[in-house]
Amino acid sequence: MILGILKEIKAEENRVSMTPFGAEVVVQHGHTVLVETGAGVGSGFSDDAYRRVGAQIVDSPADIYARADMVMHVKEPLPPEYDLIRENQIVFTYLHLAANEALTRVLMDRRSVNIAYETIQKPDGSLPLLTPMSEVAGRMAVQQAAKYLEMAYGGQGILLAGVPGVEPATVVILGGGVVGTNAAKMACGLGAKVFILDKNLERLRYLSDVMPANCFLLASSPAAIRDVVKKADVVIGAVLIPGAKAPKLVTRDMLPTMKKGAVLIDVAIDQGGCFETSKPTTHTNPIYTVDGVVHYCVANMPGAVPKTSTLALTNATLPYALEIANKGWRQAMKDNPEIAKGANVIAGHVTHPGVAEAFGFNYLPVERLL
Ligand SMILES: NC(=O)C1=CN([C@@H]2O[C@H](COP(=O)(O)OP(=O)(O)OC[C@H]3O[C@@H](n4cnc5c(N)ncnc54)[C@H](O)[C@@H]3O)[C@@H](O)[C@H]2O)C=CC1
Ligand SMILES: CC(=O)C(=O)O
Ligand SMILES: [Mg+2]
Repeated sequence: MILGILKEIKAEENRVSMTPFGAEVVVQHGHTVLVETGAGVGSGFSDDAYRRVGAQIVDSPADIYARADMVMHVKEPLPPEYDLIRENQIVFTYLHLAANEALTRVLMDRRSVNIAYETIQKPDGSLPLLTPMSEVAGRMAVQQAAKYLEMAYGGQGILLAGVPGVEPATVVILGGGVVGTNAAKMACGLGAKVFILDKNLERLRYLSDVMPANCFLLASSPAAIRDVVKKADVVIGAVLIPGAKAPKLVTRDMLPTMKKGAVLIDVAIDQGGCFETSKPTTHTNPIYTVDGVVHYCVANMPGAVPKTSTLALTNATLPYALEIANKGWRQAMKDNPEIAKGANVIAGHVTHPGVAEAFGFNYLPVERLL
C-alpha cells in the first residue's frame, strides 16, 4: 500500500502523524511511504531523516492525495484539502465528527474511508489512540490553569499551589478518565485541593485507591456540579461519551455563581465542549472571558508540545496503521474489532452511532460493508 504523511495545516499544529522511526517499520513491511516536505520539522524531524529510512519526500499535499491509498494526518482535513480526498481513499486521523456536521457531510460526499483515531476502542472500553494525547492534554491543562490564574490574564491572581500559611487553589475536574486523572495527578502534586466528578462509580472507587489524600471523589450530577463550581478556582472539562457530542455540564447560569477570575479549561472542546459558553480557541488566542470567568478552549492542546506529543502519538498509532496497510481496511476491520470501531464515515455512509445521532443521519453498522 502507499501511505501518505501530510503536513498539518491547522493553526499552530506542529505534530506529524508518523515519525521516521515509524516510517522505517512501515517501509520494512514492503509499503511505500510518501511524506510531504517539511511535515516533520515542527516535531524535530528533517526531510532527510525520512529519506534515510526509505520514505519519499513529496512537494505538495495534492500529490500525496493523488497517489496514496491511505493518508494520515493528526488533525481533521481542512477546507483546502476537501476536493483532494478521493473515493475509496483511507483517511486515518483524529476526526471528532460529532462536533462537525460540515466535515461529516464533506466526507460522505467524497465517499472515502474515514477511520477516526479517537473512536478506535479496545474491548475494555479504553481508547488506545486517544489515550496518549489525553495524557498530554490532561497534564497541560493544569499548567495552563496555573498561568491563567495570574492577574495579567484576567485570572484571580492566586498561586495554584498556595504557600505555607495561604490556601492552595481548588481545582474541579469533570470526568475522571485519562484527561481527568492526568490533570488530577499534576494538580495534586502541586498541592491543590482537587475534586474529580465522574458518573461511573466503579471509576471513582478505583481512583480512591490510587489518588492522594488531597483528591476528593464525587458522583457527578447536575446538583453536584452546580454546587462544586461555586468554590472552584479552576474547572477542567474532561468528560467523554466516545464518538458523541459532549454533554453541557456547566451551563451559562452557573457562571455568575462562580468566583470572578476563575479559570475554565474545556479539554472536551474537540467533541463540542462541556461548558455551555465554550467555543474553540487557538494557541495564539487561547482565552476569552464570559461573566468574569476566563475560558481556555484550545482543541489541539498537544500541538503546543509537538516533540513530546508526536512520539507518544506514533507509539500508539503505528500498530493500527500497519495492520490497515498490511490487510486493507476491510480485512483489518473483520479481523480486529478495535479498528472497526474507528469506522466513522465509509463510502458515503455514517458508520458511527454517535456521529449519526449528533446530526440525525442514518446509521449503517460498518459490518454491513465488510
Ligand atoms: N483539547 C484537546 O487538545 C484534547 C482533547 N481531548 C478530549 O478530552 C476529552 C476526554 O478524553 P479522555 O479523558 O481520554 O476520555 P475518557 O473516556 O478516558 O474519560 C471520560 C470520562 O468522562 C466520564 N463522564 C462521561 N459523562 C460524564 C458526566 N456527565 N459527568 C462526569 N463524568 C462523565 C466518563 O465516565 C469517563 O470516565 C475527550 O473529548 C477528548 O477528545 C483529548 C486530548 C486532547
Ligand atoms: C485528541 C486531539 O484532538 C488532539 O490531540 O488534538
Ligand atoms: Mg483535539
